[in-house]
Amino acid sequence: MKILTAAQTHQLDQATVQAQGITSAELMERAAQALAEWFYGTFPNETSEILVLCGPGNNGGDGLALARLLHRAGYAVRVALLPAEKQSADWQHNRQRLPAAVPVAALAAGALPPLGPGAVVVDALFGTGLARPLAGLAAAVVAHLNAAPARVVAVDLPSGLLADAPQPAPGGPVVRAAHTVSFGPPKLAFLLPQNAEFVGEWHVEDIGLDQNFIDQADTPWHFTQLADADVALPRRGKFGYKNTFGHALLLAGSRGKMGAAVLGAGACLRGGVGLLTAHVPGGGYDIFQTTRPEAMCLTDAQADFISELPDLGPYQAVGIGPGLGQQAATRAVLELLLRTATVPLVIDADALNLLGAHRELLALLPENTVLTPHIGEFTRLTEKARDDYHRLDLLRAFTQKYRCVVVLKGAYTAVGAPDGQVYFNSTGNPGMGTGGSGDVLTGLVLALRADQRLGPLHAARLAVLAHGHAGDLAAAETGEAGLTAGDLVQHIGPALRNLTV
Ligand SMILES: NC(=O)C1=CN([C@@H]2O[C@H](COP(=O)(O)OP(=O)(O)OC[C@H]3O[C@@H](n4cnc5c(N)ncnc54)[C@H](OP(=O)(O)O)[C@@H]3O)[C@@H](O)[C@H]2O)[C@@H](O)CC1
Ligand SMILES: Nc1ncnc2c1ncn2[C@@H]1O[C@H](COP(=O)(O)OP(=O)(O)O)[C@@H](O)[C@H]1O
Ligand SMILES: [K+]
Repeated sequence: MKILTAAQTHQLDQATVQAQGITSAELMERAAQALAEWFYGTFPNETSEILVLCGPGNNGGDGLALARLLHRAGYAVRVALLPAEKQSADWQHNRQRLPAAVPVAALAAGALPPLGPGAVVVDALFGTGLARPLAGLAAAVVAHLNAAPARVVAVDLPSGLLADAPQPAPGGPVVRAAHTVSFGPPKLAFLLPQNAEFVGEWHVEDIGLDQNFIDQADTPWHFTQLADADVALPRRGKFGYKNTFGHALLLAGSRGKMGAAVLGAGACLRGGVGLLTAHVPGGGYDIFQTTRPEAMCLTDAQADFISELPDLGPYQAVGIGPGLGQQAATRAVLELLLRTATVPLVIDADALNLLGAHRELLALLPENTVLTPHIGEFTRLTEKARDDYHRLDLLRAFTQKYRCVVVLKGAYTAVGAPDGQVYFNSTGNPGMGTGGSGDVLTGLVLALRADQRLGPLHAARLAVLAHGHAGDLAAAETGEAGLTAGDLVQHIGPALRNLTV
């Protein structure tokens, strides 16, 4: 699914009105209907009065239409209007349609409506039309709302936040919503950690916007979902055998971190690899062979870390990093791998840290290498980002410069492609914030890179989607707090089964 800019969202509005031969007021009515349905489901028995705060544009128009629908459905509703010189045409249309029984007042400085504990407030002040930082009365209303113990539902966007760029004035007033209910594709703002305190839980409602416009829209941002056909795992042919699914080599582990090698190998095996060989420190042999009997094992001359690169001849893909440590000899192994490998590479964890500490190695990265940094590792490879938007710029610049795929891990993991496109992931949960989750992802990416049927971007996006889905399946059994990385490994099979076409 594409993620559109604020400008494209406005064009989408107009394209929908034209293509479907409806009025913009009819489109607003659809939006209000969708909001109302969501509201009925979320607050089914609410008896306290609902306060709807309306700005002067179409976001306020949505609020006025919602107030009418909620009133008709039997809710107690009150409307407060932000004074402005002019209002949009659809705002005026819905102001006229508001039943006289709904109390309406103008917001005024020094006389803002009292908001008691548990009050439900709808924020329909500003949406995608926000043109400048909030000031004056609008800023005072937002501060009043944020200071109250109210449950806030933001319409389309929390007022004060932009859909696709950092706040106009950093630290300026923005509504802190418990829920944000939006229309059409999700907004970029919803996917970034810096906005989480404002957006709360977000929901997108389908209001029948013009799919043709969305298909044509030029945007670098995408949202990957379970049903997306372009990331599915192809079914295995009847005559497929282990070479079809590839032979992978995993270089992982050091003394005290053999678990990373075991977890990565487990994920690679559950990810469907044909054959797996792990190269581990000599002292890790018993641990590895005992826990992963399905894999073959090569041992390093060093007992505690990796100092040798095996012959790469037999392998279709090589992964390096989980639990590796950062010994000088290990850095030399990484350099030799980058210089000699002719098959797909997957680079994670300490192998990324070694790249960050020896930036000259970046020039050796083979095209289509998949790197899987979390934010800290990505910062070591690039620079400290000013904010989450700047980090996305750094991501796109990096993948385009090195022609590689970067899996920037987080709650909405962003997979950056060599052409500058970015695919945010939809699956996963905070239970996955547990040691070893990343090692599992590395093993899964490695399995899918060894699979001769998938390209690098497909493999990376599918691995991230399946990894998060495995996390969701596991958390349904263990709860988020009880989730361990080993549980992720156990659920990769069912996750991939659900993603197979
Ligand atoms: N796209 C869709 O799919 C659909 C979209 N819909 C809805 O339309 C919404 C977008 O509506 P919109 O374009 O009228 O903009 P909106 O957010 O109401 O603000 C504009 C008004 O605010 C004013 N203003 C701006 N900044 C200000 C400031 N800092 N301080 C003070 N004033 C400020 C600005 O005035 P001006 O800048 O001209 O002075 C203007 O009056 C969208 O979010 C969604 O809710 C649905 O109805 C249908 C489906
Ligand atoms: N809140 C969250 N929602 C979804 N996924 C998450 C969340 N927190 C962490 N994850 C996922 O868990 C993994 C953690 O990886 P990483 O930080 O490398 O862990 P480790 O180094 O312990 O293996 C990443 O794939 C990340 O996307
Ligand atoms: K709003």
